[in-house]
Amino acid sequence: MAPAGDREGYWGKPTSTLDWCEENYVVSHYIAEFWNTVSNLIFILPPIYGAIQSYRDGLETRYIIAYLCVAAVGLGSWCFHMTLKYEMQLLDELPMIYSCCIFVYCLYECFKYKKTINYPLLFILIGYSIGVSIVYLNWKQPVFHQVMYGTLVAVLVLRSVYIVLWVYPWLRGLGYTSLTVFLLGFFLWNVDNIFCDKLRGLRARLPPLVSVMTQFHAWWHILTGLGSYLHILFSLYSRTLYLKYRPKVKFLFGIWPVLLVESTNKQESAKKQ
Ligand SMILES: CCCCCCCC/C=C\CCCCCCCC(=O)N[C@@H](CO)[C@H](O)/C=C/CCCCCCCCCCCCC
Ligand SMILES: [Ca+2]
Ligand SMILES: [Zn+2]
Repeated sequence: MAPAGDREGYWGKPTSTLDWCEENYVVSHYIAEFWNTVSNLIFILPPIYGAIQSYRDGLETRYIIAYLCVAAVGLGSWCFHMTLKYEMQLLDELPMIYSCCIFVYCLYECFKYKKTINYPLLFILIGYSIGVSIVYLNWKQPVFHQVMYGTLVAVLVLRSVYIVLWVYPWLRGLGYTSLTVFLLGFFLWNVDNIFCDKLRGLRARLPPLVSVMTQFHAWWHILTGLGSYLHILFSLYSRTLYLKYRPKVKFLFGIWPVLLVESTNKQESAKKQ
């Protein structure tokens, strides 16, 4: 029987191996976990903007792919939380591994000459992605996926700390903000899982607008979406600084950070003159 608070809806019974704390089909008959679904917009819109901007600035393809992979996680996660179907869960969880591998490649290769490819690292990361996918398709244990994803995040954290301690100390603000926001999201992800019964009880007693604030899986999306975006900015800043593109962080509408670089096209034509 479904836990108290859940309803039945358009997509039928959940087949996913995980069903998060948000009560199913309460806000809409067509969306299983409404807040967990719409909060994915942060994984979709800013990275698409980032990919377009990076393309216009002539930045390296690996960063455009990194942005687009985060957008793919967001789309997969949207489908998963909307339907709670196992196939959609895979569209959410496997791209998390792939995008993190691309982040690792970008951050570990940011002090290399342009147009160089590190084949050994590439093979390790592709092997890791394929290995995790094969094991996870056969062994449907969410903890396995969480550990494999957490390992990649730890590898990123180590490299970020190295960069802000030893290479670009003035990037501390951006590096540590991205890390803190991400870890705060992880903390709330745990709160949502551990105190689910209490949170559900509390939500039943709170006015609707306040109870939405206790959807901590949705907060995890918002904070990891922001943390991942800031992490790409950090990685891109390190890279473009190394390539002497004079990066600058600007705030769109005074709040949303974006990276501006001296266009590579402009640099090419300056060189020719
Ligand atoms: C230095 C800053 C690091 C920032 C790293 C950013 C890496 C971003 C990579 C990919 C973007 C995806 C972001 C997460 C999407 C979440 C979608 C989601 O909610 N998926 C769930 C289903 O809806 C899925 O089942 C959730 C899995 C959660 C796994 C939690 C593991 C967290 C591990 C954190 C470990 C921190 C280690 C710190 C070590 C110092
Ligand atoms: Ca649920
Ligand atoms: Zn989620």
